[in-house]
Amino acid sequence: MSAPLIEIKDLAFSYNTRPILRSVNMTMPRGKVIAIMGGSGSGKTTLLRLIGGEIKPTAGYVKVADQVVHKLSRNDLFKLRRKMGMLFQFGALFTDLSVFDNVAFQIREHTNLPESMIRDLVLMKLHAVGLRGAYHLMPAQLSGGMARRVALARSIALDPMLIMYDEPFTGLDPISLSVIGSLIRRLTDALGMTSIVVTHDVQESLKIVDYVYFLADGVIAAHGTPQEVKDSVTPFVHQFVHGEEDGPVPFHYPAEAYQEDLRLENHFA
Ligand SMILES: Nc1ncnc2c1ncn2[C@@H]1O[C@H](COP(=O)(O)OP(=O)(O)OP(=O)(O)O)[C@@H](O)[C@H]1O
Repeated sequence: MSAPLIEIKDLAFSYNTRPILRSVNMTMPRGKVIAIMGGSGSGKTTLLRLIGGEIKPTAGYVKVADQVVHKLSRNDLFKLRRKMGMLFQFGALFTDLSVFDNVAFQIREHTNLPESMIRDLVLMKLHAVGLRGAYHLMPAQLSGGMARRVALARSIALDPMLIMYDEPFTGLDPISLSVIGSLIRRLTDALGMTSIVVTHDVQESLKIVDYVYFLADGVIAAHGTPQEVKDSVTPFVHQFVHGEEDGPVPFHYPAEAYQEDLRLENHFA
């Protein structure tokens, strides 16, 4: 079996003194689509930022392609990042550039390819997301779903080995949502990439992913294949898959006992 693309070992991270991740362990093989789920504020985006080397762990490490990310020099980190697509504000295109130039931007920035070759590459990437015919449009002329597809074409422009998507399905109508879902799956397979999808959309992601990790209380609380997740009787996983409001992931933000707050009413005055 080939070495995993990503290995995360005893990873911990705090914002100032507030621990967000306590001890996270994960393995992500090449060529797979992996979902990371968890309650709001559980540290999913923080985990993506640690994988991308934007922030450094307080303990443990993330290895990408056998390199410990936080130990890389600036130059090597920059080189590694060129092989990672990060779709954090999914759909955030340059508003004053056409669809074509948005996709070409990365290639022009990072290579010295002649314009004729850039043109072929851009059209190929746009074709892959079904938008070759929209190359001349401006971002303001696109629907939300189309804008995300252009962002996707831009992120695969340099043939990355890894793409990280933060909430790719948010705010989309059901059809655009399944278009984006199946594009993530198809591009991962066709280009031999690995995709990490942070999402709250359990039903859509279970259709397209190979493996799911659930993050809670700073650790991986559960993990499994979509089938294992669907069949799980673990209360935490059950709450997620069935969209129950309350359960191990509480509806209420931690608070003093209600009586205490009532007694302290002067504090709120
Ligand atoms: N730059 C920062 N400085 C301090 N605290 C932060 C910072 N960024 C995030 N946090 C806090 O860290 C915690 C984890 O945030 P993160 O964005 O990783 O969660 P998440 O699981 O992606 O949440 P959501 O699903 O709501 O997007 C949150 O409580 C957040 O308030």
